[in-house]
Amino acid sequence: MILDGKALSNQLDVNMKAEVAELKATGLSPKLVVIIVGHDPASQIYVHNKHRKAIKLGIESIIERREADFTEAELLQLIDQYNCDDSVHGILVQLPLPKHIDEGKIIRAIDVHKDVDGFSPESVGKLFNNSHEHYPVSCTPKGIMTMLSHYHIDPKGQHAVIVGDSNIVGRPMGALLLNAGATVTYTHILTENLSAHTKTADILIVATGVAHLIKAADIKPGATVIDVGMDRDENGKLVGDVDYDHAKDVAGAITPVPGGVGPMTITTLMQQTIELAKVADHRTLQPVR
Ligand SMILES: Nc1nc(=O)c2c([nH]1)NC[C@@H]1CN(c3ccc(C(=O)N[C@@H](CCC(=O)O)C(=O)O)cc3)C=[N+]21
Repeated sequence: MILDGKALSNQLDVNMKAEVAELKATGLSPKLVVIIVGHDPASQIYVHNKHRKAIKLGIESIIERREADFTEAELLQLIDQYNCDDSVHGILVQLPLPKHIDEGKIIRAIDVHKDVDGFSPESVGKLFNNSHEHYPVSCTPKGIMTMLSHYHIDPKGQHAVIVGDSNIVGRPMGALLLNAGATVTYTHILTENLSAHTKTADILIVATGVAHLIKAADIKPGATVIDVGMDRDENGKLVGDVDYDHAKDVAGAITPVPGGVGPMTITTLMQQTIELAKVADHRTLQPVR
């Protein structure tokens, strides 16, 4: 079975578009600001895709592009401007940032109520505590959970193996799967005998940035394989971290690249923008004591 993230994303758009129209009729217009520093070509594509999707759904979208020499102080000031702007509900600073900027400092500068990526220590803490409050979660792993649920793949009691320990994907992915009742193994760059671990996975999540790291022989027959990779092969073609052409014959379910996880990331970003707009609206409606 192919897990078609593109089709699912387009399907979820229908409801989101209607919801945005309803909110606008009540005077609430969800608005997202994406800040991108520098000219990383991959980041340009992602940011363009986000903008296109927002426009399609009727979500207001502002892209703030800055040169690679934009300073940390200038970026903090730009974030503060949008923190103070009540018409803005979500702020996303595209990662990675140039080396001279401290990512942790930037993430902590974003108002937690506008942290649409769920990268703030507060939101990450809620995720790891399995809090029942509403809070944003990193869009890629959250989108993967939506996809699993849509395809009736229930992680409860399953062995989920994560390859890659990034803050954006691997770590929050493990937390979400744990919260859903999976037994979770984290593997990473220092893991010895990686294949021995991946072969025991009922659900295998691969997010390393190494093209075709995972081969058919590394996969348990019938497993669900989720490929978060966005790599270029020697011909410049977009490929994943999984050798899809051979892996698809072993896996029970697998995501393609492109058209798998990527579109779900963007759809989740839109869902969370709408959610933050609704929460902000409730907050302003609270009677002042
Ligand atoms: N603050 C922040 N939040 C992020 O969510 C974030 C980020 N920084 N930095 C980079 C990663 C990566 N990411 C993707 C978004 C869309 C596609 C996407 O649209 N993929 C398409 C095609 C892409 C192509 O054609 O190159 C697909 O898979 O079908 C991929 C990857 C968001 N990220």
